[in-house]
Amino acid sequence: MTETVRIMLTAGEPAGIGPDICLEWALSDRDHDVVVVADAEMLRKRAELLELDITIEEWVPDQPISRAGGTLSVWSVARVEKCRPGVLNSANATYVLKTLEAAVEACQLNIAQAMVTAPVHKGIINQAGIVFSGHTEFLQEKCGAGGVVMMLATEGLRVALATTHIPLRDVPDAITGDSLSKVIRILDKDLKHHFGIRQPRIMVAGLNPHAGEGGHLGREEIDVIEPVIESMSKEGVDLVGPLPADTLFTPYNLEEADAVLAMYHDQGLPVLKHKGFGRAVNISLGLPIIRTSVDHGTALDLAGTGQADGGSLREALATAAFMVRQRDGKRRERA
Ligand SMILES: NC(=O)c1ccc[n+]([C@@H]2O[C@H](COP(=O)([O-])OP(=O)(O)OC[C@H]3O[C@@H](n4cnc5c(N)ncnc54)[C@H](O)[C@@H]3O)[C@@H](O)[C@H]2O)c1
Ligand SMILES: N[C@H](C(=O)O)[C@H](O)COP(=O)(O)O
Repeated sequence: MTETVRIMLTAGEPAGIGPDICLEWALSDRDHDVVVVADAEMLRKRAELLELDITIEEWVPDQPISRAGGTLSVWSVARVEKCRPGVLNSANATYVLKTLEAAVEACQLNIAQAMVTAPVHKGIINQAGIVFSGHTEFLQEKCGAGGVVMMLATEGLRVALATTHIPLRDVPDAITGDSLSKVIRILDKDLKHHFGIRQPRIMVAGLNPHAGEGGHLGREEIDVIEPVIESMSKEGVDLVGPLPADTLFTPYNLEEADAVLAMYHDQGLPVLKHKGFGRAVNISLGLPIIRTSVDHGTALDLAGTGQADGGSLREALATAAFMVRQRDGKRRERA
C-alpha cells in the first residue's frame, strides 16, 4: 500500500533563487503532496517577474493539496519585509527562520512526513544578530537531537562530514574520539535505516596530507582517527582508513564504498559537487525527522533571472519521498 507522502518545502532566503526554483518546480505534475512554506505574496510577485503562469493557493493544515502542474499550495506562516531578488535584507532573517520552524513543527506533529529546504543565506541571518551556522545545526537544536551528520549524495557517491560549518582553524580540535565515534555511529545507523544498506562500508579520510605520513605531517590520525576506527571496527562497523584524502576519491576506492567520511566541509564537498552539482542532495542524518536539501546556495546573481537550475531541488524532493517510504515500509514490517 502506498501512503500519501506530504512534504514541507521551505523556500529559503527570499532574495535568493529559492523562490525561483520552487516556482519552476510547480510547473510540473507530482506524485506526492508538497506545501511550500513561504510568503505567498512574495511568491506571486516572483512568478510575475519570471513570467510563470502559476496559481498560488494559500494552504492551512487539513486542507487538500494540489498536485497539478501550474498550481502551488503555499503555507504563508510569515510575511517578508522589503525584498528585491539578489539584494539581501537582514530584516527578513526572522521570516526565514519562521518558515523553518513551521516546517519542523509540521514534521514533529506528523502534519508532514518530511521537510525539504531551499537555500538560506547564513551571513545575513548572522548580520541580523541571530547566531546561525546552517540548517543542519539549527535542526539538531530544534529537534533536540543528540547529534546530526551532514551527508551529500549524488549518483555513485555519498560524502558525510565529521565537522560542518566551523572555521578551518577549529577543525582539528573539533575532531575528538567522542565526536568522531558519534558521527560514525549516526552515519552507519542511518545508511542502514534510510537507505537499506545492510552493512555499510565507510571509507574514512585522514585529516592531514597523506593521512599524516606516519606522524611526520600531523598526529591526528595516530592519536584520534585510528583508535576510533579500531574500536568501532571491533563493534562490527565496516570502516576503512584513515585514507589519504587526495586518492580516497579515486574510482578504485569508491567501488568499495557506500559512503566517504570527510573530516571537514571543503575536504569532501568540492569532490561531491564536482561530480554532481545540480543533481546532488544534502541529507541530514541523526534527526528524528526526515530532511533533505539542495546542493547549492542562494545564488544571488541568478535570483529573478529564470536561469537557476532546479535539478537539485527535484532530487531533494524525490530523495525525501524515498526516505519516507523506506521508513514507513519498515514500520509496517515491524507492525
Ligand atoms: N542549503 C543551503 O541553505 C545552502 C547551501 C549552500 C550554500 N548556502 C549559502 O548560500 C550562500 C551563497 O553561497 P555560495 O555563493 O557559496 O554558493 P552558491 O551555490 O549560491 O553559488 C555558487 C555558484 O553556483 C551558481 N549556482 C548556484 N546554484 C545554482 C543553480 N541552482 N543553478 C545554476 N547555478 C547555480 C551560482 O550562480 C554561483 O555562480 C551562502 O550564504 C551559503 O552559506 C546555503
Ligand atoms: N554545506 C552545505 C553545502 O555546501 O551545500 C550548505 O552550506 C548547506 O548546509 P545546511 O543544510 O546545513 O544549511
